[in-house]
Amino acid sequence: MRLKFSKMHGLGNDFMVIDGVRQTVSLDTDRIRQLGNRHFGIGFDQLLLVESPQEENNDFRYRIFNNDGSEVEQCGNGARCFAKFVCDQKLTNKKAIRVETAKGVIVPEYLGQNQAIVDMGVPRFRPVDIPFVAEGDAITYPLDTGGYSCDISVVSMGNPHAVQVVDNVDTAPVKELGALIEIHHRFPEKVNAGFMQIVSRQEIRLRVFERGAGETLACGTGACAAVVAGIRRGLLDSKVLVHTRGGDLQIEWHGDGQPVRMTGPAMTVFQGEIEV
Ligand SMILES: N[C@H](CCC[C@H](N)C(=O)O)C(=O)O
Repeated sequence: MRLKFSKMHGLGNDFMVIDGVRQTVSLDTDRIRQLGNRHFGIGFDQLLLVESPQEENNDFRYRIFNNDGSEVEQCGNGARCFAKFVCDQKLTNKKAIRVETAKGVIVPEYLGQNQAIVDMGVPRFRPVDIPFVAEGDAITYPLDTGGYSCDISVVSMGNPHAVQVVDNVDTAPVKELGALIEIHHRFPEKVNAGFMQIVSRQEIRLRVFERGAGETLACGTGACAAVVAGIRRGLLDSKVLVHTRGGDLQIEWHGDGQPVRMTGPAMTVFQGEIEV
């Protein structure tokens, strides 16, 4: 069968976005991996599948798959692209859209001109929220792996993040150390590994080695987790400009119990059809 899709990105974190409302979609893990392959398929960091909601007071459900085929809980750049997609595809006439994810409902708002804003939920730090073998909800934990010793902050944005502070993101061993942290035994469901350079109390540089995708040009939930970790460490104020390799995100967090607000771009590159 032929499947229509949009190729989109948020700061270079790229997605295949599929309308599963007006199309019948059935993709297994192997097919998702094939579609995600940048040589034999379309190529993407994540696949976003838009579906009808399970609860009638919501507008949509959307499922998120890394390019290794793993289904995950949350995607920040994806949430902004989702909002633009359903507006552009005339799947809704709303601007603030209630969408079910694997870890609860979020309400991204498409602002027009390829910009969107979304409260990415309340960050959580306890082992019950993050499959991380640890006691309590400490600000940092020592982690030794592959000859490296680092102090990580563990933050759940629905999906798990291990964030550390580095002197310079350009010289940090992101690919080597990120790959080791991603599969570290203390994260039985793996983890996204963030590397944050503090520029000032209102500005950071960030690189993220993503679970199930490798290093991406930007990671929305990773930016949220890094700012939360920096604020908890007393290094950042509540509004932070996050420089990723793909561009900038505005992140805002006002403390425990409050959601993390993210503002940034969402772009459509092309629309296509593919035989699946
Ligand atoms: N790799 C992530 C999912 C995608 C998150 C990222 N692309 C974002 O923008 O938040 C995970 O396995 O939890």
